[in-house]
Amino acid sequence: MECKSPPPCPSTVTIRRNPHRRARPTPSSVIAIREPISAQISSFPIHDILAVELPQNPKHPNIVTDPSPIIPSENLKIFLRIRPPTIQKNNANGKNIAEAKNVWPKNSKTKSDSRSKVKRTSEICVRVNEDLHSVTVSTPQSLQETKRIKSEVYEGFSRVFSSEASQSDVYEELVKPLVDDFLKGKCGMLAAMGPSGSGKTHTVFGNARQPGMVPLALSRIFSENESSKTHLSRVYYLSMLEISSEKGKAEKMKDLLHDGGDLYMQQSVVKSLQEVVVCDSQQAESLVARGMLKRATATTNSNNQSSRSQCIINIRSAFKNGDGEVDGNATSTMLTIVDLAGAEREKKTGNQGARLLESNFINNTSMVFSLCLRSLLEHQKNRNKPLQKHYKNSLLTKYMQDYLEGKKRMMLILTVKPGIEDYLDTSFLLRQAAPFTKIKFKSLEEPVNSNGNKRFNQPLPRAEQKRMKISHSEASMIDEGNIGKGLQLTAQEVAEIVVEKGPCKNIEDIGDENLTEIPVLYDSSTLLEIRKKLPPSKDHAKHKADKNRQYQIMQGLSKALWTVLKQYKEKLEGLKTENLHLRNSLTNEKSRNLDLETELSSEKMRLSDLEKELEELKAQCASGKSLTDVEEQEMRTQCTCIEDSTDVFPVASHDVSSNISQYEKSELEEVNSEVSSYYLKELEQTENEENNDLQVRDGSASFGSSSDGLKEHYHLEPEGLSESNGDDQDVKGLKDTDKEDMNSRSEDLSVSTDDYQHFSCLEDLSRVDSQISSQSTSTGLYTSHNCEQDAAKNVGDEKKLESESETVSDRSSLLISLECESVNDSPDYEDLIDVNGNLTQIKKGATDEEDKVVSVSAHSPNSLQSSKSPQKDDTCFHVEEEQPNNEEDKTILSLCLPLCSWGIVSRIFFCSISQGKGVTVVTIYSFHFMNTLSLLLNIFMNDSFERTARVKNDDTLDNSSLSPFILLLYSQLE
Ligand SMILES: Nc1ncnc2c1ncn2[C@@H]1O[C@H](COP(=O)(O)OP(=O)(O)OP(=O)(O)O)[C@@H](O)[C@H]1O
Repeated sequence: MECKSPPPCPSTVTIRRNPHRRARPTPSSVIAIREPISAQISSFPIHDILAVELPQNPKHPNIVTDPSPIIPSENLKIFLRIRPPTIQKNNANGKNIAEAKNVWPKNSKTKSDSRSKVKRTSEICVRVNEDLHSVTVSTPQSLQETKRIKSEVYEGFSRVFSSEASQSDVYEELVKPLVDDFLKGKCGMLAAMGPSGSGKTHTVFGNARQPGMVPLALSRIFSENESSKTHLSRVYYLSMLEISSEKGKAEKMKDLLHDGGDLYMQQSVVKSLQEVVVCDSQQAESLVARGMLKRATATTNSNNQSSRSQCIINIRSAFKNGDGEVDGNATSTMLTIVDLAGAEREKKTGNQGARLLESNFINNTSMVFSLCLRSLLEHQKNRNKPLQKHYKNSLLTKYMQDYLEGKKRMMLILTVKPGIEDYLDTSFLLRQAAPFTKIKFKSLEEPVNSNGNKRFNQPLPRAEQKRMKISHSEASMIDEGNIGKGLQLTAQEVAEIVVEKGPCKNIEDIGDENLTEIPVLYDSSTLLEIRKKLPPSKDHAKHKADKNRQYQIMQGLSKALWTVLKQYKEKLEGLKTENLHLRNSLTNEKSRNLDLETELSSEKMRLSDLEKELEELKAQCASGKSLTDVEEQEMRTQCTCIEDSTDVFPVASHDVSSNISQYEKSELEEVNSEVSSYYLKELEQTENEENNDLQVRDGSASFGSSSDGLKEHYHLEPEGLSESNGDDQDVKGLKDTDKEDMNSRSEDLSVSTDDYQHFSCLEDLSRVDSQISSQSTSTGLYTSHNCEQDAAKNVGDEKKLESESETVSDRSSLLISLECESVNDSPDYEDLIDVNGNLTQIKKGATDEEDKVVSVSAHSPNSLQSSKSPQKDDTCFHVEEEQPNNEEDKTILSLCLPLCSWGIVSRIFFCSISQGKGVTVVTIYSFHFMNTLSLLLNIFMNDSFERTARVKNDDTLDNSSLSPFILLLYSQLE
């Protein structure tokens, strides 16, 4: 065998991969014996080791049994075969044509150019070292700067076959020992792996001129069988299947020797796979050839007939006698040869569509295969590391579970292409597979009667048919060397990949963000499942604790808010109920207010009527007419009506009216009787005088003048008298005193009547005013000012209205207005306004000393100086006479009159009459009264009014200047 060593290159850096290690001596003597053997396995041809004479099984002479109970361990044998850089093919003329495969893009000139062939030959990157167990891979010039290395040495291989090695060389070195073991009852498997077009299929199957390992093994098996015929001959079964991708989405298993349905696997056992009993090598080879025709192949840029599936060939041997198979599968032995599909680089192959999907599937299977071996290696290096079950990720590895877990012996043959353009594929494969040479199989010697065929003819559960997702991105990642991604890996596998490639040093440190770094073909649900399977990371646990704390806080907050909202809701309901009650009460108050307004309007009408009647009565009093019986009767009727209507003061008004009525009756009867008697007397006297003498005419004339003056002064002329005294001489007999007495009595009667009416009006006003004041806050519609204006409108005199609006302010306004009116209307007085703006009326033509001066002033200047109506109870009115008060007044009468409203004393009138020298002062105080405290407050706040009248004692009271009420008091004084 020709081995070419690489040319010396001083500038290159050579890295030795998998350097030889000396086996460490163990204290155990037993182990010490076996250690050298196992350590030398990789150094010596396997057939040398297996050629050791072993005692035969006495029961089954063809079954080799190990006499020693100690089973020697054995390293995984890995062989390396370098494909020739050029392939000689026969053309149609039978001439050999050198074809440079795996050159992409293909250049037709290079095929025929011998110079380029020489050049290509020199541009190889893999060279076999002299020890035949290692190779040196030279880094292409273009990649040296990137890789920073110029060559790498991969060693530890059982044997490295150069490109000149023939199929027989490989068989003798590799398969023959395996076949011999098979014939001795040992199961074994050979798997060929390598990049596409590297010669796997060529090595396994070969061609007619260069038969591969399968035909050579079959030939060897059947030739041996012929030579060792015994009574218990062997029976060989042949089965052939392929595992391919179904449209790039799932894996499927297909029986290549029978045209049936797809196979399926259950518990790592292929079900429905049919075996063909083969009797000789030709039959077996024919079957294999037919199966190869059914195998999925395609033309790619790397290979004209590239295998697109994993092909598995099983040769099972069983002992039989003349009746049939002995012990069934119990004594069968299995030899398995696997032709793996070659890994492909997408950038190189340029696969698209279905080819790309197939390429992804192939690459995935190769990577799972590598993961299984790597996990086994790490597990054997460190027993603390668990053996990962990567085999579940593909049907091929699942089928090869026992081999990938080190339970059965397995050998690998790696095929590489030596070209410099294949550097990446070659270096990747060697870097990946070279460490596997340290894998040891400690259970190599399985019992011969083990069920080597137990994997066959068993159904495959559909649950096991995991679909392998292959995508374009996955293939890209494979091209970038991202092994393990995009596969249906377990959580632990993913975690290992993350630890290996990511920043996390431990699996416990893996967070969700690390999982998102491997999104290839893993959707969120899958990642979530992986997350659940992974141990909780520190950050994740902290995050979870924070979330739980936030959740508890939010829960407490929501409970508190709920309680507060509940309380507010209850309060709101209570307020709604209260609001409803208030609305109902408001409605009732409105209706009541409406009634009161109606009543107020009626009262105002009545007040207007009363004012008119009062005016009429006043006019009658002023004209001096005596009351006739009819008028008396009308007045009584009115009083009765007023009495009836003034239900506000039922007790007081009734008493007063009854008293006045009785008083009027008695007085009227008395006056009438006196007038009648006096008239009769006078008539008799006059008749007597006329009859006697007419000489006393002068005296009667003076009497007449006196009578005229009386009439002129009092404006009183009883109709009875005037009618009866149609002649002036008839009334001369009346004495002035009698006349005055009569007039005064008549006036008293009229005044009493007026006063009664005033009092009644006062009461009405008080009642109305009190009602208004009590309702003003709720209605605000009526005020005393409105009431006064309405009263003034009814009078119809603007001048009077102004005067009244200025002077009348409260329930006694009517009285005061009468005084002012009488003063204003009197032609004998003229208005004077002093410096303080007080209105003063002075009798015309009178001197200050002689004449009575009646001044009208107010304590509050707003009452009179402004044209506005005075406020209620804001006016302090004085009717006083400008007389020097040199002497102290002497109170001769104090009268307290309570004014009741609704049975409650609301106002107190306090009348004081004091008499000094020459002056009589009548003062009326008015107080609001609710209780003693309010009375004191009224006094303190000056919320009261007083009226004072000062009259000379020697003067006769003027009806037109003083109010009838004062006259009444004055009459009481008299
Ligand atoms: N050692 C060899 N000697 C001569 N020819 C070889 C050798 N190895 C491979 N070939 C040829 O190279 C070509 C590709 O080989 P082969 O098909 O076996 O590759 P492969 O690894 O199986 O590719 P794929 O994985 O795509 O199936 C074939 O024509 C084969 O005859």
